Amino acid sequence: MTVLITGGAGYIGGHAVLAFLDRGETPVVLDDLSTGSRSAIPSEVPFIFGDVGDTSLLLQIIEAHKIDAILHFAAKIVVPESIADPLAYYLNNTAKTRALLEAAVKGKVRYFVFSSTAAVYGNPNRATVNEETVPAPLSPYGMSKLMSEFMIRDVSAAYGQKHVILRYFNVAGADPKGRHGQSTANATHLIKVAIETALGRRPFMNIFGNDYPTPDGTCVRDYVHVSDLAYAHLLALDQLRLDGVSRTLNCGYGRGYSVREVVEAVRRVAGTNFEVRQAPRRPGDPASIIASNDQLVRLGWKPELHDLSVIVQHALAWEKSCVIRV
Ligand SMILES: O=c1ccn([C@@H]2O[C@H](COP(=O)(O)OP(=O)(O)O[C@H]3O[C@H](CO)[C@@H](O)[C@H](O)[C@H]3O)[C@@H](O)[C@H]2O)c(=O)[nH]1
Repeated sequence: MTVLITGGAGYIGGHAVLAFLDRGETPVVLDDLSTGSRSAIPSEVPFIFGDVGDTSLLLQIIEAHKIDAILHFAAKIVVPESIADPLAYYLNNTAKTRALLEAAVKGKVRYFVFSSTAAVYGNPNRATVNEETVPAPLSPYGMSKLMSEFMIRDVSAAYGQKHVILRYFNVAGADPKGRHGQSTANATHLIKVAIETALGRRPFMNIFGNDYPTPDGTCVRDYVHVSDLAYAHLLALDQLRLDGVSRTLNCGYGRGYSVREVVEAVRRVAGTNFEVRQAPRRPGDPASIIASNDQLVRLGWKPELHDLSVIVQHALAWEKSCVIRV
């Protein structure tokens, strides 16, 4: 049984690679290195440079490595970018997932684990969302992932493949042992941007919107540590292999922090008071989105890194180490 990880040179996929290695399994990685880095992949891991939309390449990989499960991380993930360039998102996240599914079906891959997102829920009018909450994406990014979810369910129903769809909330942090973290190029995510500002790599940062219907007027998100998330994939795949039941699972901690609270946490952990400017709302941002994670917890998920200070500490340590690497 070998696992193929698409996007394994990237941020979340790279942490999944480490999670497998840490329990003595060696996955195979496929990545086009468009955002990921070759150096992120440990040398013992077989690496194939290529495109997830290349069905014939995928078939060769499936056969050569006897792949029984695909974990599909490779995707574009920036909400505002998806609004500016939706076709890139429907190609990369939707059309290429279809091509990958075709290869998986032809290659008789039994299990498919998909990186979906809380962005499928849009702007839910409730404190927390569970997996039955009706999806209503606000952005092409969320829609591109939701369309893939529909394809995956249809493929399972028609061809007998089994799947897990993991809907990630806001992923942040870095490997506690310092082996991997978020890449430095063109960061847009809040914790990453705040840390770069704290380290003086940006002169200031913006808070997008202060008139949302939230306690302090800034957006609320459920920040989940990337290593806890990586572990959720192993758990979900183990369960899938055990009982063959396809599932859709929220992956968040069930508690939210506002943008201001995150900025304060970064100031506290970094010990510096960087400049923050108020900016207009960013298109596509829901006011508040927090997971109900009962289903994942029932499967046995025991997150250990849920403290926001720990998430920031690990992200900060990674960011500092990146300068040493350059
Ligand atoms: O410099 C910044 C960056 C972000 N924000 C705000 O911080 C919040 C979080 O933004 P960000 O970190 O960019 O994440 P989201 O746009 O919420 O989306 C993330 O969270 C989704 C799940 O909800 C994931 O699936 C996506 O991949 C990921 O981009 C939002 O209110 C942003 O407006 C700022 O105020 N200033």
